[in-house]
Amino acid sequence: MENSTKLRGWLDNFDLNHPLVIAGPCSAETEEQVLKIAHQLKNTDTSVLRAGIWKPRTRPGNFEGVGSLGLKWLQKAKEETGLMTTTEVANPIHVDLALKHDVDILWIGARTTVSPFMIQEIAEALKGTDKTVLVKNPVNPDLALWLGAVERFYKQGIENLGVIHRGFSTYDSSEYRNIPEWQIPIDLQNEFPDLPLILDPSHIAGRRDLIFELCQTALDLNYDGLMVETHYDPDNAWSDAKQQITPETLDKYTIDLKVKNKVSSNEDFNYQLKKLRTKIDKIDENLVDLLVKRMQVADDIGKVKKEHNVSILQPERWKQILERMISLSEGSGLQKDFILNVYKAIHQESIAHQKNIK
Ligand SMILES: C=C(O[C@@H]1C=C(C(=O)O)C=C[C@H]1O)C(=O)O
Repeated sequence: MENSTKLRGWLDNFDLNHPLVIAGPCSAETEEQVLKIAHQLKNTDTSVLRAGIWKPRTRPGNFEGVGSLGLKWLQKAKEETGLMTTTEVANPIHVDLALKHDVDILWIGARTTVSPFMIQEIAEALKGTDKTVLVKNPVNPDLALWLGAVERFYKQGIENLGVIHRGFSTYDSSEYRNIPEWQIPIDLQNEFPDLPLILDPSHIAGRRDLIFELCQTALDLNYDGLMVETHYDPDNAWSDAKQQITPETLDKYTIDLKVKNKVSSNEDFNYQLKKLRTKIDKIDENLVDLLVKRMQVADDIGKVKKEHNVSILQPERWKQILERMISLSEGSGLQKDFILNVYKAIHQESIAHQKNIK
C-alpha cells in the first residue's frame, strides 16, 4: 500500500473546518438512550454517531452489548438527526448485519486488529462495498501489525480508510488505562501522511478528567479527528462509566480546544522559525560529533578489556554513570525518564561497539 490522497477522500467529503468528531455512547443500551444522545449531539461539532453493539469485554459476565437490535436504533437515530453512524465489527456476521442496517463507517477493535485471520475474513466480507473502515491500533505497540490490518482492507479494494489511536495495553501501573506511546502514531504519519488519524481519548484515559488534555495533544500532533465516548448519564452507563463524558461537556471541549495549523504564511514567524532551526541544526551536529567521540573512547576501552580478558558489561560503572547523569540533570527541566532512555541507548551502542573489536 502506498500513501495516496485517495485515502482521505471520505474525510475531505465532510468538508469540515474543524477536526472530525465521532461521538456517542460506549454501548447502545436502549432505543431511548441512543436517540436521546444522538439528538444531544446533533447541534455540536459531531458528524458521526458511534455506539457499540457487540462489546468485546476483557472477562465474561459483563454487559456484552444488545446485539443486532441496536442497529435498528442507530438507523433511526440517523433518520432523525442526519448524523452518520459507526459501530465496531469483529466478524463477517457483524459486517453483514451492519451493511443491512446501512451503518456508514465500520471500525475494527484493538483486539481484532491483532489477528490477521480475523482481519482477512472481515476484509473479504467487505469486498466490493464503498464503506469507510477505521482500524484501531492493536493492543500491543506494533506499528507493522496495525498497518498490516489496514493493508488487508486496501487489498480488498477498500480505499476509504483511516486509523484510530486508542492506546496500548501495559502491565505496568500508569495514569492511563492504555498508554498512548505517541511515537507510534507519529511514525505512522511519517509513512502515511494522508491516512486519516483519529484519537480515541476515552480508551487511552479510562477516566474522564484526562480527556481534554489528550484531545489537545492530538490536535498539536496534526490528528484529523476525535472519537469520544459520550452519555447523558455517564456514571450510570452500562459499560466504561468512568471514561464517558456528557454531550454538553464534549461541546464545551470542542470550543475550548485549539486547532493548530500545520504551517503559517506569517513572514515574521517563518523568519524566527528558520533562525531557531539553524540553531537546532548546529546543536544536532555537535551531538553527533560528541557521540562519535564517546564511541571512539568506548572502542579503546573495548581493546584494553579484550587484551586483559575482562567482560564488556560493567554493572557498577554503568550504575554510577546513570546516577551521575540523573543528578547532573536535576533541576535542568529534563525528565528523568528521558535521561534514562538516552543513556540506555548510548550504553547499548557502546556495548555493540566493544563487541565488534577484532
Ligand atoms: C565503556 C565501558 O563499557 C560498558 C559501557 C559503558 C559506557 O559506555 O559508559 C559503561 C560500562 C560498561 O557496561 C566501561 O567499562 O567503562
